[in-house]
Amino acid sequence: MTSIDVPASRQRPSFDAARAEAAVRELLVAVGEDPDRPGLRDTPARVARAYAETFGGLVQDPAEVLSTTFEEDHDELVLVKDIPMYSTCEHHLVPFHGVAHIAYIPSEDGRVTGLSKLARLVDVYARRPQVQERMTRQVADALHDVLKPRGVLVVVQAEHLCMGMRGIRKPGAVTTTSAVRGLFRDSAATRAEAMSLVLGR
Ligand SMILES: Nc1nc2c(ncn2[C@@H]2O[C@H](COP(=O)(O)OP(=O)(O)OP(=O)(O)O)[C@@H](O)[C@H]2O)c(=O)[nH]1
Ligand SMILES: [Zn+2]
Repeated sequence: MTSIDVPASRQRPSFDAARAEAAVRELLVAVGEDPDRPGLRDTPARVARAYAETFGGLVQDPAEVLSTTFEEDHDELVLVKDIPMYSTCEHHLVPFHGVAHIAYIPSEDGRVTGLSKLARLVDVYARRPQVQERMTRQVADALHDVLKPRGVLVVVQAEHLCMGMRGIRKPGAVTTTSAVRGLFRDSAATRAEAMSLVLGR
């Protein structure tokens, strides 16, 4: 059994812009605003378009993103660091953002995927209502299941605006999450070596 999500496009219809627009209008009324005043008149449609982008990962298939691979005969570490990511905390629907780092050791056949595909994979999962821990695991599981690498390590470092702009109000606090699969999970030495490359400046 694969731990990759069933492609969202097979689970639910595509983004419902009219419904999103109506909901934003309703929210504006709920907070005491007049959605018909000139400054807000186009806001529901604008927010609906922005949401289609912000939550676009719900209708994307992570396996498709990783379908470009190359015969490279490379059986050692590949590491892409500091991939900028913007996601949305599913508890408060405000952003959390930071960087993702992805390391993997290709499968025995030495096939690698395109470097940009790793960043695209982060976007597929970031563009959903998320919690950081789940997003981190999902990226690792997708890589593990599709590329069948010998090892995968994913680290995400992010600041949650729900902890900064409201609530506990601790801007600048950074949360680090990691997910390791295969060799990186089995060997403490391999994991420590990769982790020092990931977190070292
Ligand atoms: N583990 C985890 N927690 C998160 C993430 N994003 C937001 N949270 C937390 O989700 C929790 C929601 O707590 P609740 O008590 O239900 O909501 P709340 O009353 O708005 O909580 P406060 O943020 O403390 O004001 C908060 O502690 C958030 O900091 C995440 O990605 N991972
Ligand atoms: Zn939150």
